Amino acid sequence: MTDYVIETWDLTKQYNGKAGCKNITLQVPRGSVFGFLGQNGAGKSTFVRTMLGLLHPTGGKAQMLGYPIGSVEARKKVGYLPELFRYPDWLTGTQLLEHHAELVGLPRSERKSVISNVVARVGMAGREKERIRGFSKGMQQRIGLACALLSDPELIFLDEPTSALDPIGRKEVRELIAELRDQGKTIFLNSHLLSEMESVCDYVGIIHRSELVVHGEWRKLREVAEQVELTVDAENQKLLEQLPPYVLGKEFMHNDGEQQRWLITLDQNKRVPELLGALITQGAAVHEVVRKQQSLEEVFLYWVQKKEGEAHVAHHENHV
Ligand SMILES: Nc1ncnc2c1ncn2[C@@H]1O[C@H](COP(=O)(O)OP(=O)(O)OP(=O)(O)O)[C@@H](O)[C@H]1O
Repeated sequence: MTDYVIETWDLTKQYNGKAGCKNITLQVPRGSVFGFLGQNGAGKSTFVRTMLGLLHPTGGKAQMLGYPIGSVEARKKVGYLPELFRYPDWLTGTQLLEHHAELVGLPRSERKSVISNVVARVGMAGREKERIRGFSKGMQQRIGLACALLSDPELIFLDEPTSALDPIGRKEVRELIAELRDQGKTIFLNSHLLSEMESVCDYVGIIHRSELVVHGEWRKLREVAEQVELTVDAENQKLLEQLPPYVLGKEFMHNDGEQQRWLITLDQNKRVPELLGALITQGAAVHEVVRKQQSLEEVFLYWVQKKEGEAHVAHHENHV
């Protein structure tokens, strides 16, 4: 049986009956990185804040680490990096971490070593004694991440953890996330930076206009379209005009005079040998076939557009 660290059933938090997040039912397995993706205002932060007990749900229920949300037990082993954080800027990094260490009840005798450990992990060693006032946004994000890790949490919510970081900082945070996962921690990651998340997520949930559109294993979700890039002799173009019915689409990509590259969409992956057989039998010279991997952005757009299409149909049906 899968051990779920987060389980929600129709979890809803709306503001005066509007926006927020609505009927979210999902599961997050232990030891995974779950990417919660959605456009600005889709409802990601509302969901996380509701899970953490900072907002009271208006419907449904949920549990974290086996405890109902809102309970002290549920929050004890959870770390959180909020999206819009503002720390008292007259404090130094170390002083901020000491305050947080006190809040999470870290024994005094352990504080020094735990603080220097988290400071090193977020790449702030040597800068922690400076005042937050002088920190760049990226440094503030790093010190926030250090605060979230202080209690050695089992589950860590990161709300847009890389939004203020430069490309190197982003890579470091991705590596830190992977390292935490390898230690058995579960990471729930809110983001709209899709290309960022692609390499680090095991599971993905897509939220659009407050509702969960799809969620599941990223590896499986990316199989939304079976596409191959096919390179043939330019003089074979005629053969591509009449393709078998399992070819759902073809899109011209490139022509170098002698060869042409096409993007072919199939109804299923197993069709590739069949298609090649058919083309070669007709005398086509096939130079290259490359299976196309869908990017997270493509998968995201696919599901969001599908949802928009359904909403449009539902809206239309309501008006006829
Ligand atoms: N306190 C509030 N009162 C009223 N509406 C709110 C409140 N907080 C959020 N909303 C609305 O709920 C919706 C979801 O907001 P939320 O901040 O959860 O989205 P998000 O996906 O985290 O967005 P972003 O990526 O921009 O942070 C938005 O339409 C927002 O305007």
